[in-house]
Amino acid sequence: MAVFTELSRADIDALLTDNELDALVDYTGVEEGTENTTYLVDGARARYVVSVFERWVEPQDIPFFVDLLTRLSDAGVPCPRPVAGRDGRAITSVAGRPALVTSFLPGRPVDDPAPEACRGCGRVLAHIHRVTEGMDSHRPNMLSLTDWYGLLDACGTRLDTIADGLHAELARALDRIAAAWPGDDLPRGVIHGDLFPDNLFFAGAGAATTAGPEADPAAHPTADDVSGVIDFFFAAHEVLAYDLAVSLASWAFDGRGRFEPARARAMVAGYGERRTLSPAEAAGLPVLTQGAALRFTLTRAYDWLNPKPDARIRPKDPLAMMPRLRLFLDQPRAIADACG
Ligand SMILES: Nc1ncnc2c1ncn2[C@@H]1O[C@H](COP(=O)(O)OP(=O)(O)OP(=O)(O)O)[C@@H](O)[C@H]1O
Ligand SMILES: N[C@@H](CCO)C(=O)O
Repeated sequence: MAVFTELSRADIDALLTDNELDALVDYTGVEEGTENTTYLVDGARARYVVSVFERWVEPQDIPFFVDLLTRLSDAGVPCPRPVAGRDGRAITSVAGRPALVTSFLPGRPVDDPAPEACRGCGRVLAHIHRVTEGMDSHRPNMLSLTDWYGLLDACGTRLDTIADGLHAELARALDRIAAAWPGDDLPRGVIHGDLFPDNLFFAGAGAATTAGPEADPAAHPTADDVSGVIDFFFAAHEVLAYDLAVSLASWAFDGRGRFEPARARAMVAGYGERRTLSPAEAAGLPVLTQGAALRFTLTRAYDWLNPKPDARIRPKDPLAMMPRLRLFLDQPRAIADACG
């Protein structure tokens, strides 16, 4: 369970009543997630999501998230809307901890996203990039290429306890990626930074896990069925095309981890429906996807080697992205062809 900070019934009750929001009916700690503590809270009038920030997010970042989510919601991006307290401002602490209270979004993620779902993901990313153009609030990316060196050093040769030779392989990959990084030449803006399949909801999705895909066409939602995009807590200023690379690295593979060019093509096409990818951005995607696969391998390995005591959490497999990293490094044409 992703519960690092336990909130009591009295804490949640105080949150709702002190802010004259609602009457508490029930609340529960959420299983999914690895970074923050998440509680779902049922009030008599509405359902709320309480995110208590644990790491990677500093309290001074919270106004950025409030501005971002408000701006996106106002522009029709189906993202969590910050909930205001009694003073009319977004609620940014719960039980004395830095936190955010937001609206609950309907829908479910898809486990094995077909090209249509990938198209929906690309579209949402481009929508976010367009809507945040010119946004005043700024947040530097704490997990940019230069920070990957720090993560590699912090993990050190303990990486070899995860897999033989992992440290040397990641160090080689990082040097190669850094030498080819196209970052300085590409448009920058606000990225989501973590748009994996578990962070995009589709209306009607999820039926596949209970009834089988044949039984319910809603198990294969279309791009129009996107009902929610969550988990903006890695959002920051970065190269925009890197955001697409993160989603390509996490969506364009089948259930057995095989690269699916049709998914990659659909995602890039969906992106193009809302924002034109420049030739330089398209040309940069092969290296950006290498970087994305490396970034998530490093953060997962760091979390694996530095578990938080007492947390109810399922850590993510640090090796799951390695075959993807190797594929992106060995066959850069795989991504280039998807953009062509
Ligand atoms: N606004 C929302 N509406 C509905 N469910 C939500 C919402 N926000 C979070 N959740 C639920 O809580 C879970 C954890 O939330 P979130 O992804 O923000 O946590 P996290 O620890 O930052 O996760 P990650 O490991 O993906 O970074 C989600 O997978 C989802 O099931
Ligand atoms: N989406 C991330 C977890 C949050 O950063 C991962 O799968 O490693």
